[in-house]
Amino acid sequence: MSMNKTAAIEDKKISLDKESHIKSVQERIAKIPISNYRNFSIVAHVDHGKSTLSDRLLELTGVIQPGDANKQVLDKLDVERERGITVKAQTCSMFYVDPKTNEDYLLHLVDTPGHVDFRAEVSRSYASCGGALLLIDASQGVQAQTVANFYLAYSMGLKLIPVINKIDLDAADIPRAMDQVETTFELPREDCIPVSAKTGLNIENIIPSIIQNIPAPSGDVDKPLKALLVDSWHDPYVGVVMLIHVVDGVVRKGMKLLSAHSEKRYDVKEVGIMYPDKMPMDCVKAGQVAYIIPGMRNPREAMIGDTFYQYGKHEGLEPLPGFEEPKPMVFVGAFPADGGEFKVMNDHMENLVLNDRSVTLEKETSNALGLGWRLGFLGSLHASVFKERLENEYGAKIILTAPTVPYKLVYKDGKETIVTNPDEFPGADFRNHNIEMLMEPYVNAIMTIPDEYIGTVMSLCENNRGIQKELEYLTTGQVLLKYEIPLAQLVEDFFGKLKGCTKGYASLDYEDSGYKKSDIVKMELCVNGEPQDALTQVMHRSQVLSRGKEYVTRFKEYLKFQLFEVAIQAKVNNKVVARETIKAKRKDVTQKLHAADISRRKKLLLRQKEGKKQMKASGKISINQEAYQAFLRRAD
Ligand SMILES: Nc1nc2c(ncn2[C@@H]2O[C@H](COP(=O)(O)OP(=O)(O)OP(=O)(O)O)[C@@H](O)[C@H]2O)c(=O)[nH]1
Repeated sequence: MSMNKTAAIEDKKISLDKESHIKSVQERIAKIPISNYRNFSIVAHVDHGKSTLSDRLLELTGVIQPGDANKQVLDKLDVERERGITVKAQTCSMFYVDPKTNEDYLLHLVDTPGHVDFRAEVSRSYASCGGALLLIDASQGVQAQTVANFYLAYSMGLKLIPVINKIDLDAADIPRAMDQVETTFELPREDCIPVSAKTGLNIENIIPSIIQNIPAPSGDVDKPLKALLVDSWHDPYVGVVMLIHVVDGVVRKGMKLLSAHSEKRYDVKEVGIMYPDKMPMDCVKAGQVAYIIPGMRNPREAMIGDTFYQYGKHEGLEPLPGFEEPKPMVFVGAFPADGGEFKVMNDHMENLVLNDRSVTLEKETSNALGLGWRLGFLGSLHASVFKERLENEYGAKIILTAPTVPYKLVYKDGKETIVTNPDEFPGADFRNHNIEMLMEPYVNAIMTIPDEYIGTVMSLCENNRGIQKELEYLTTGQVLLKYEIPLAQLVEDFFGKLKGCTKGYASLDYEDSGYKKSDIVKMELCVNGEPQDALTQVMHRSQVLSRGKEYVTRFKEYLKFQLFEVAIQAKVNNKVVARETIKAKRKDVTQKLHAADISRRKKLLLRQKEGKKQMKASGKISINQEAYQAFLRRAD
């Protein structure tokens, strides 16, 4: 037999094996009643072992084989891997036969993004679950993110099972972690399951506890379809994939769906379970967490929290609760260093954003930097992950402005507007605007720190205009601090400073706490009287003098060589608050050359001319793009 024929027979065998495998999975699911479904997530602080534990559970239930190649199948995105954080939610189905009763169970692990920037997404994942494992690193104990995610899960009525991880470590302190579970979360210490996700120790005790303690979903297969959109992603082969929780009814291949939010219609091109990758099924039904390929062109139409009905059977149905429009809270301006590259970069930028529905993108024009974009992010972590991605991809080719937050202007007639670009904030013309009040967004920052740093952290918070809300001793040595802090302060690397002043021991999480009245002003950086719009910042009045001084001094550093005298001024409402001057200086590139060396002299002069061409005219003087770049890099 020829090699080709053998390969073809082999291929056919594999596809038949695959088909019969799918069929057996389908038959197995059909026999499991909804009362034997369990949907759960894992609530944890970053690095406490969520991905490792997920892998162990998938191994235990035979979804993946033990071995390094399969490690952390749930953390799929590269950036996530690099930064060791989970940004995108992924999920997986598992089967489990209870050894005591021989009953078969269908479990859905719904992975959630760990960070509160994605709170709306996290809350939709929780909404599809009856409970969660509350995972705590035995060597670190309860941390800020454990607390913040616990509150969210608890407020949504999830049944929580405390799991103490990393008990194999010498530094593990199981009794301390149990004390914290009891005092901070008011959960009985007897419920704690001590495990090592790394070695697999005691992992077998987790699923029996899930079955016993987490309630089954309460949907009804016979009711008209209602499905909650939990997550979505773009697959290069099949387009948009939506992860849904079927609350009531059934989803079949070929069905017509209707979005409650947009009223758009879609055809179910494929439906199935994540096991651990997509496995197509004839149908999925109430209680299941499954995927759908809806033939959706624009990934942005998949809005987390949206409800899908069966088209034609949707009359009189109410959408599921909890839908929230994604609300960008941190904005960054991006400009090509070479204006000529805008067109090429624009296509690329639009593609990047298309695949990340939580980023908003608008075109923007700056006097100083030309055509560019204004990007909106859900929070500061989200912004910094994306900024890093852009910097890795474009390097010196892109100039990113300092991150800013949305400010609210309340007018005397009661109208309100949100300003997301500092340059559009009212400045010297403030009085003409009929403004009643200015407001800025605040967050509740939750921090956990060793108690020896209380004083340092409290002064850090106060220097960042924070208002203390709570101070609680978690156990000996660990303190939970809550401060209300302006989001603008948080995006200025507050976390970095917090880590810095606690030798890396602090952890931080935060939640939105709305807009508050604030005495904020716009500060412009002017070069020979010309405002550099891309460097304009909005800030609290108390920061004007120190910031103004710092800005002009730093900008001067980057503008060292100038052919004219240059005045660098920081202005607030047309009043100069700080000033630096650069004396005129001619750089003679030929001075070191011998007079007779004519060709070399010409070459140098030509090079100088080209250098000048690269500079961008701003007012009467030339500012090299690198000056902006260097200034803005350090401003982060
Ligand atoms: N010694 C020990 N190390 C563990 C255990 N579980 C996880 N780790 C290690 O802890 C680190 C973080 O584990 P991950 O599973 O990536 O943590 P995670 O919570 O998923 O992190 P994010 O995805 O960033 O939220 C890794 O280096 C793991 O190998 C454990 O039981 N014992």
